[in-house]
Amino acid sequence: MIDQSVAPIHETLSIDIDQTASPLAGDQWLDELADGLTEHGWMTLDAGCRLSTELLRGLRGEVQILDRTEALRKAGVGRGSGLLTDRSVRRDKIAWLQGVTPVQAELFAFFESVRLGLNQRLFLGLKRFEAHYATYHSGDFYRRHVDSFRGRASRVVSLVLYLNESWQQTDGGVLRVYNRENENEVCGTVLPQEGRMTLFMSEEIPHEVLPANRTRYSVACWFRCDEVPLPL
Ligand SMILES: O=C(O)CCC(=O)C(=O)O
Ligand SMILES: [Fe+2]
Repeated sequence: MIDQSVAPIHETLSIDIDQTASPLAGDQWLDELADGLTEHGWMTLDAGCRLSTELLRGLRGEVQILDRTEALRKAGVGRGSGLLTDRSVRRDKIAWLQGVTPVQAELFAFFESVRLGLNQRLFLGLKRFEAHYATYHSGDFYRRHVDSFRGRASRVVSLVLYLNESWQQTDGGVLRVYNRENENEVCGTVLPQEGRMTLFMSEEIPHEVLPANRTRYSVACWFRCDEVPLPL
């Protein structure tokens, strides 16, 4: 089933795993996900039956509290001592998840099932994942980038899960995905609607977040090949 919230250019990339609309039994959605990543380098789908509405609302509640209490910090580009906060590149604010609250623990169990599922199907050797909440306030964006430098093989697969109720085109803030063969060709746009997920190969797929017109919440997760966390 084609989801209307995804631009039609690569319609076949969109699968819907909401049981009522298109039942994908058991692990079939992981098969589709692995196929999408192999064929196109990216895939967007609804978390539907995998993540409950209560969980999505619980996660949104957490990031809203973090936002209100100013517990989020400006996101940077790079890591450790190389971390730069450049407001011309990205303007979101983030907080790393530790997986300790009940909703984070449930989400981490889901991420772990994705990690194992992708390893079984694509032999990616994903060893761990890291995840942060992100908030884009009105006017915030993240210019076109890739999530990992080629050859570093640290961040291998990126996953973004959106937490926004009733997001409309006019709310802006769409994720624009570019063709891995031609970084000037847009191959999809994704509305950051509650429960929607986008996964892509971190080194291959250029993408950007267009300016949001209302506050936009998400969790970004990276599946990594290295064992040891670098300093945040
Ligand atoms: O929120 C999104 O849609 C993408 C965010 C992103 O590209 C990133 O955090 O690296
Ligand atoms: Fe990114």
